[in-house]
Order: sequence, then structure tokens, then C-alpha cells
Amino acid sequence: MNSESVAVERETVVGTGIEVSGVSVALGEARKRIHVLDDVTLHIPRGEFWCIIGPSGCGKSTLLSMLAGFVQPSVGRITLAGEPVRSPNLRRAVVFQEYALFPWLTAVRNVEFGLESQGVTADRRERALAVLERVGLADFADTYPHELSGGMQQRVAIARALACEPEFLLMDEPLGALDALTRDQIQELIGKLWQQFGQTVVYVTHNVYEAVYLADRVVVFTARPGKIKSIVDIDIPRPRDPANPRYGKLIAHLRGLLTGEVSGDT
Ligand SMILES: Nc1ncnc2c1ncn2[C@@H]1O[C@H](COP(=O)(O)OP(=O)(O)OP(=O)(O)O)[C@@H](O)[C@H]1O
Repeated sequence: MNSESVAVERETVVGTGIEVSGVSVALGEARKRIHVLDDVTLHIPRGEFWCIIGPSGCGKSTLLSMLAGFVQPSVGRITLAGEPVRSPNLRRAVVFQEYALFPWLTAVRNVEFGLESQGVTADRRERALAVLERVGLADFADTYPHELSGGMQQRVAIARALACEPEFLLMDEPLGALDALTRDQIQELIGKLWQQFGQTVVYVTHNVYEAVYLADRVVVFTARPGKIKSIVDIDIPRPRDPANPRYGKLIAHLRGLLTGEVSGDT
């Protein structure tokens, strides 16, 4: 392949991923208006897994909300698969820290819900059951959320997101409410599912271990107004082994970048 065709191929792939160009955002009413993000530019190629880290209040969730279409930038432009983001859309699934399940629906009905919104009628239950199986909950399909542990509820939320076969998966601290052992299990599951389903993932976390385990690249933000401080390539082969010496080096490097970035909220 000559250099020209490499350049063309690269441009095509980048164009179908996520493009954030010169985005700034201010939120809140008149005198209480807060400058949250400042001049953020990101090119996330299709199919890559990117993590976002930074001090509390630097605008990580706001960036994710903009990618999902819940919040509009004050300045700049965002496109996903080449289309401007104007409102939420089923090609982009969001998973939050709070599992956001419907308590009156069983696990399988929660997963079916997304398919229902997509207008899927044929074999909806079968499709929902197949995804529940992928997240290890085949035996809990007819169980209500309050009968499930936090980790199991998050598995249902992930299954619901994946059932719609989204091109983009936006995750906001999805493991934040879980105990350490459950976190490790679901972190591994998220990595495996991403390798099977191949979406473009943007994943907000406070946890540098999680970022180094999961990400192709980690974006480090400054304190508010959040600007990009660095984008770190996680060059460890998958599946990732925490015993790999590179692992500890990258964690130390990310910690170093975060040091001194004190939250504007504190
Ligand atoms: N709708 C809103 N109106 C006014 N201010 C807002 C709004 N949403 C968020 N903010 C403010 O914007 C800033 C960034 O919030 P955001 O939740 O994006 O930060 P974060 O980096 O995700 O924080 P954390 O790590 O603590 O979850 C905060 O100061 C927050 O109070």
C-alpha cells in the first residue's frame, strides 16, 4: 500500500468516528454561568475505545452529554459518523453510573425496552435473551431489578445498551457504584464485549487502572474549564495483563498528569 492510499484510508476511518472540533461550553443561568469546557478537539477513529479522565468538575460528563445529544456546545462542532449531533439517537447508547433500569420491568423486559423504541417487534424477546446471555445473566431474565445485585443491574444496563446494536457506546463511570471485586469482573466483561461488538466507545472514569485496562487512548483533562492536557496511547497488547511492566508505567504517567490538576469545584 503506498503512502497516498494509507492517507485516504485513515481519513475515511477518522471521518466515520467521532469528531469534536473546537468545542467550548458554558452552562447555567446568566450571572451563575460556568465555563465548563474550553476549545476541545478530538478525533476518535471508528471502533476505538477512549477513556476520559480529569479532576472532578472538569467537564467529563458534560462532554459525554454533548456526544449523546443531551447538551449542545456553545462554540464548535461535534459529528458522529459524519453527522452533526443535534439530539439523542439510538445509534448512540449511554450507560450511566446509576443503572437507570425500570424497576417495574424484569431484566429481559428492560433489555427489550430499547428494541421496542427502535420499532423491533419480531423476535424481540429472543434478541434480548441472547444479549443477557452475553453478559452472564441468562438465568435472571425474569428477575426484577430490586432482586439483583448492583453488579447484575449494571450488566442488565449494559445488555440494554448493546441490544440496540449502537455504533457508539458512551459510558459515564459505569463501575463507579460497585465494589472492587465486581468492578474488576465487569471491567473485564466490558473489554470482552467491546472486542466482540466493536463499537466506538467513550468512557468516563476516575480510575486510572480502569483506563489503562480498557482504553486504546486516554484523554487527560485539566481542571475546569476543561482543556485537553494530554492524549496517552495505551500501547499494551490485549488481553491486558496487569503484571506487564508497561502497565504500572502508564498508570504512574497518568497519575503524574493528573497531579496538580486541582478541581475548580474544591
Ligand atoms: N446543567 C448545568 N447547569 C449549570 N452547571 C452545570 C450543569 N451541568 C454541569 N454543570 C457544572 O459544570 C461543571 C462540570 O460538570 P461535569 O459533571 O461535566 O464534571 P465532571 O468532570 O464529570 O465531574 P465529576 O468527575 O465530579 O463527575 C461542574 O462545575 C458542574 O457543576
